[in-house]
Amino acid sequence: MKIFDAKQIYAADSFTIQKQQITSDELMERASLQLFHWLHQRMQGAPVKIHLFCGIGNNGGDGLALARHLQEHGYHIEVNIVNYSEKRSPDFLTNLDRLKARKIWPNILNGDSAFPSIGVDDIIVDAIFGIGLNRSPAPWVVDLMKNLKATGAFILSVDVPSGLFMDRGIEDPEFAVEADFVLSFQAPKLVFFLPETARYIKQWDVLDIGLDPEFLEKTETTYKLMGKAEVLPLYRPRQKFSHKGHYGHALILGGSYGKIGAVILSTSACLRVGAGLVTAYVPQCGLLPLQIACPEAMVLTDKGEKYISQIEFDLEPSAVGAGIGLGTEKETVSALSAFLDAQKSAMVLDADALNILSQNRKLLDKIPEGSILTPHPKELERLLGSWKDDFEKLQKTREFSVNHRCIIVIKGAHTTICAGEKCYINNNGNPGMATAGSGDVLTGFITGLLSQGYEPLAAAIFGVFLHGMAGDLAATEQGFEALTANSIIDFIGKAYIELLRPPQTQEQQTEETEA
Ligand SMILES: NC(=O)C1=CN([C@@H]2O[C@H](COP(=O)(O)OP(=O)(O)OC[C@H]3O[C@@H](n4cnc5c(N)ncnc54)[C@H](O)[C@@H]3O)[C@@H](O)[C@H]2O)[C@@H](O)CC1
Ligand SMILES: Nc1ncnc2c1ncn2[C@@H]1O[C@H](COP(=O)(O)OP(=O)(O)O)[C@@H](O)[C@H]1O
Ligand SMILES: [K+]
Repeated sequence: MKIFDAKQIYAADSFTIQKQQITSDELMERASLQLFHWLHQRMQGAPVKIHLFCGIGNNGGDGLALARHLQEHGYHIEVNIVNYSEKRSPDFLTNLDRLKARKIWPNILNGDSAFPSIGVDDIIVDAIFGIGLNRSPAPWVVDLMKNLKATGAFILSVDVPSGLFMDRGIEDPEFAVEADFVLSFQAPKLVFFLPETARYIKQWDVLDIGLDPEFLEKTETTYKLMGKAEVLPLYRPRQKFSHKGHYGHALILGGSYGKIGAVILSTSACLRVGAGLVTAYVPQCGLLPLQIACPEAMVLTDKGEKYISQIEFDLEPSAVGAGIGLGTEKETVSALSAFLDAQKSAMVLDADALNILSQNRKLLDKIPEGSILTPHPKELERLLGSWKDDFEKLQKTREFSVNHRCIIVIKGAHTTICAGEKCYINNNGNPGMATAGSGDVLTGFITGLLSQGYEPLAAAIFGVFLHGMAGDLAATEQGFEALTANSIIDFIGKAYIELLRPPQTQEQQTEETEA
């Protein structure tokens, strides 16, 4: 699913109005009817008080139009206009007149107005600001937002929580509404997926307001939300007459004294995701643990006992994943540097391999083209330097990706894969995966997919998706706390099956629920 920026949304609005020969008021009417149906479906006429807070722009216009539909269907409403500017939009005024024609007189709230009384079981509709927010709200509007939160009532935000900018962080955490639910028109917004802004969007849904599909199709976006539908075409089916050679020989390179487990996790993950052959390259101390833990894998050992000091082997791996548990000893740094000189094809660089690159910046020029770097935010900061907000983080990551012709996987909730100017946001996974070694597992998955012939970008996107899906399936059985990195490996098979399961037809779904 594409994620549009404000400019693109305004362009889509006006293209649609022109192409469908409708007025912006009719487009707003469509939007407000979608809002109404969503609410009506869930409320079924319940006599719950609904307090609508409307700004003076089109977001506010949506709110006024929604108020009209609610009133027409017998809902108990109270309309408040948050009068933060004299510049009223035409569609706002049109909808205000319609309310007045129905004898509905909104409260006009200014800086010195008393805050209306709202019960904790009431519902608040936040239609104060939408995507047109272009500066921080006035202090009295900030106070009003704080009062909304203090009521404890359910807050439904129209299009975007008021106070959130579409393209930058906010000045102060109190300057935006924390919405229980956000109804976004036509597509989700980038702020729904960023660590800094997630607290303002507990849940979200998209309402189709019929923006022109052709326009949306041809509009290139920087960000794309990757769900099952987007990822499924990446899958490479297995042929009957195939042998393990078809699935490559992967090399997992890492480990140091006391951190051999990371290599065991990556190696097991690499086998489970479908690599044909896997060799682990570890210091001497890793030989026995690996041979015992992963009998399917072969092991090559470095001449160093406790950490890698010279990487030499004569096999031609089809994919390499390096860095897990590697440590950053001086000899390991020079060994990795010499290895990168010889390594020409795209590989996975994770954990200490990234830390070594960060500490020895000249090695950055040795990253093989198309390589996949998989930092968590801390490792990313060592690589890029600090950022002021998530938007700058993504900007710097894209720049690094372009400059070093590599793919960056920013791990975390909604792991984001940056490849040049494009970013792919993963939409599964859960906090149970915040557990030791789950990144090692991801390295194994991506390396194993590379080994099977997936292109680097496909391997990164598909690996992250399978990792999150396996994590989700594991969490349904184990909950969050008990989930370990091994759980993710154990559920990768079910993740493939779940991904490849044909979508259930309607009757199958009803049969299942009746059974
Ligand atoms: N164009 C259309 O027909 C449609 C627009 N839609 C709605 O329109 C919204 C965008 O509406 P607008 O562009 O009018 O903008 P908003 O309604 O988001 O903001 C209202 C106006 O307030 C001003 N403003 C921004 N920040 C301010 C601040 N801190 N203090 C005081 N004034 C400030 C701006 O000039 C802005 O135009 C979307 O979020 C969506 O809800 C939807 O109804 C879809 C249809
Ligand atoms: N809250 C979360 N929601 C979803 N996935 C998460 C969350 N926290 C962590 N993860 C995933 O778990 C993995 C953590 O990786 P990492 O920090 O490298 O762990 P380790 O270094 O212990 O292997 C990443 O794939 C990340 O996307
Ligand atoms: K809003």
